[in-house]
Amino acid sequence: MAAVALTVYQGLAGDHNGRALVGARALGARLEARLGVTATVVSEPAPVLDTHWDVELASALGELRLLAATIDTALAQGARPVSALTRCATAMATLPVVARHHPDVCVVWFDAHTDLNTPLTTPTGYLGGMALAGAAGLWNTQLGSGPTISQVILVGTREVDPTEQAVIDAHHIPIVSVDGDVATALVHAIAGRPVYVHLDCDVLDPDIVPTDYAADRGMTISELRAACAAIAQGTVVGLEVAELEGAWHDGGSLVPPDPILEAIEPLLARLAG
Ligand SMILES: NC(=[NH2+])NCCC[C@H](N)C(=O)O
Repeated sequence: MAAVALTVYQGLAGDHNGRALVGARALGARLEARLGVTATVVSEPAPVLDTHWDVELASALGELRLLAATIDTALAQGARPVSALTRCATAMATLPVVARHHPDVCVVWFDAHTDLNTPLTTPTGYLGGMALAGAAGLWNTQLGSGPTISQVILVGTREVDPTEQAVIDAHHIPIVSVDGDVATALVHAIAGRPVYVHLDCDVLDPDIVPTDYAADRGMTISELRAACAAIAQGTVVGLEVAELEGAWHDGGSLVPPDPILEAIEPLLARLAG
């Protein structure tokens, strides 16, 4: 059994377009080479729906359950999961499984957004915007819940809906701003707990890799790499990358995922070691 279990997700998860399916495949191929393992590919591409969260979730539920089962098997075998996912909504499947195997886990959520909306508060109907709230049990995704909100650290957050700000305030969720000393703030907030990393690529400046949402004033690759290196000083139980699109527009040429590989290398070295 390899130390690392690599998963590539190819099912739907509230996608607006098909480009994250391409991005996850490209990243998965590079991770296979880097880690020297063969990826388990979950599901296969289908035309995107690009519709309201409830229709998206009903349609993706079976595929998301397969993803959860794949991560569950990896963790049960003592492996550390590394996953090339598509959309943030996939975290509704992965996080509860990780929290079940690692009840004391701390989830470091790199994302320009907090994804703390619920069916009652979503301003857009976008499933991904409800992902972290669902995993944390603020609404019932039918995929189980975990970790609790007190186990979450937000990093690089800069587009927050008023409804999400209320959740942050009510639960005192720590936010590590990219303006300060990220490494020190992260290590302080993690406080010795084992870490599972969720990386939404829109935490980066929008011109680095293609993502569905573009939020200005993001992290650079070296800032993200430094944050990953700080996390890698402690115990790391797994890593997932989402919202990496494979092209700048439909029909565009493949954009290599090299900047992401460079940023997450400290975590890969730690997970594979
Ligand atoms: N992970 C993301 N890209 N999330 C975008 C969420 C945008 C907005 N807050 C919403 O609820 O729809």
